[in-house]
Amino acid sequence: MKCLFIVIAGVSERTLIAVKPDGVQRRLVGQIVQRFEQRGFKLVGMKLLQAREDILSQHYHDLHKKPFYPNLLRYMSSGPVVAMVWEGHNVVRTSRLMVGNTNPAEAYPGTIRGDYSVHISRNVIHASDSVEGAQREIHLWFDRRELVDWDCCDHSSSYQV
Ligand SMILES: Nc1ncnc2c1ncn2[C@@H]1O[C@H](COP(=O)(O)OP(=O)(O)OP(=O)(O)O)[C@@H](O)[C@H]1O
Ligand SMILES: Cc1cn([C@H]2C[C@H](O)[C@@H](COP(=O)(O)OP(=O)(O)O)O2)c(=O)[nH]c1=O
Ligand SMILES: [Mg+2]
Repeated sequence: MKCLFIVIAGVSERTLIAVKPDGVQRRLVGQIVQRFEQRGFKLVGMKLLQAREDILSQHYHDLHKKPFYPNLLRYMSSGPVVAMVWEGHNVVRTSRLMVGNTNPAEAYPGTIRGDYSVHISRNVIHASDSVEGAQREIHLWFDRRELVDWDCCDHSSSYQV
């Protein structure tokens, strides 16, 4: 059988995913990582950290006038966060679909928020919402040297047609 493998150009889109303190405390890190691996994305950065207030205030700078902002920062600093950078074709848009609606009450079953959370103030996971936002957030959370470029020979970098 003749097989043609096409390497998709521009697979290097990256996004910032963070398991929030409630997700870490509820031991959901493994299941969340598994979903991204299973989907075919490539992990290029990962760390457990207690987020500093300056990172959180920059991360959520667009929400600083919202009434829930003080509670949001308290929540995000209530325990460690697992910050990750995932890479792959359309990873920003696809990971938002995998994560589900901001409000878990509106999130479909099968999404991470739809499966693991019930309230908007404890919604388990963060995912960048645009390619530009992802670049800004990756730069904010990770030092360049913490990101690892690696090659793989599996289906995520080439597709059989
Ligand atoms: N009405 C609200 N009450 C309490 N917390 C909220 C509310 N709206 C948003 N938040 C919190 O602020 C976070 C950021 O809100 P945003 O609008 O950016 O949602 P999101 O992009 O789905 O979430 P994230 O940026 O964390 O991925 C939400 O994930 C949630 O934790
Ligand atoms: C809009 C909204 C967000 N949040 C919290 C939960 C969100 O995950 C976080 C960031 O909001 P946002 O970036 O709008 O949503 P998402 O997390 O889906 O990107 O702020 C609230 O607590 N109450 C709210 O009304
Ligand atoms: Mg957001």
